[in-house]
Amino acid sequence: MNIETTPLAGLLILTPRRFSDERGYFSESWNRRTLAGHGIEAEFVQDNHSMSEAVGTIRGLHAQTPPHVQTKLVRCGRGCVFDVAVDARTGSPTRGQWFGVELSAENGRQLLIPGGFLHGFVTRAPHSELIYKCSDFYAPDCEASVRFDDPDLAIDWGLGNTSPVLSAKDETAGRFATFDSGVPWAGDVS
Ligand SMILES: Cc1cn([C@H]2C[C@H](O)[C@@H](COP(=O)(O)OP(=O)(O)O[C@H]3O[C@@H](C)C(=O)[C@@H](O)[C@H]3O)O2)c(=O)[nH]c1=O
Repeated sequence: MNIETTPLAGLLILTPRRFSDERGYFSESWNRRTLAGHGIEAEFVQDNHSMSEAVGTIRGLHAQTPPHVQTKLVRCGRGCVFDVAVDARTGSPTRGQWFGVELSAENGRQLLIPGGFLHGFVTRAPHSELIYKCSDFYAPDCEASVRFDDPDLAIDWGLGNTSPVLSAKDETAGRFATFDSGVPWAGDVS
């Protein structure tokens, strides 16, 4: 397991080891003991799986607020996405900053997104599938979304002038400036 830090404390890129042979490869995509050995103690309770047909589909930016904040461990099982996390922790020195990384079936990378971050992604291949573990259950009353194109965040989704495919909910999402994640900054944990 290779673990890389990012400029946003607590946001980590994990790359599990792959054992390749003539058949293909084998990989432990999640192992609680291995992660605990690296100080990652999230207790996951739900796995999600989405498929987006078109290239240029954006899902996000989403988070759940207290008492159902979610840590997410995100990977791409098919195709390729550019995955983005925005620090929305109250009092964080990097609040409002975003970080993005390409996750693909080929590169096997995973993004560990702590509670208090917004999450979203854009697909870079057709029929891309995102698979992710969550540390709390789906709680519609605690769902929050922020515009993917909020000028205060200025996320470069790599779309150029192409309009993304969005859900109706994401079309009408609010601004980052008025979003309260309800998660306080807990100090430099990386
Ligand atoms: C997120 C979620 C949705 N649903 C249902 C509600 C709805 O009818 C349908 C589609 O939901 P959405 O449009 O919210 O799906 P989607 O836009 O893919 O939402 C996801 O986006 C990414 C970026 C995340 O980080 C996730 O936490 C989640 O918010 O699935 C569940 O049953 N359980 C869940 O955990």
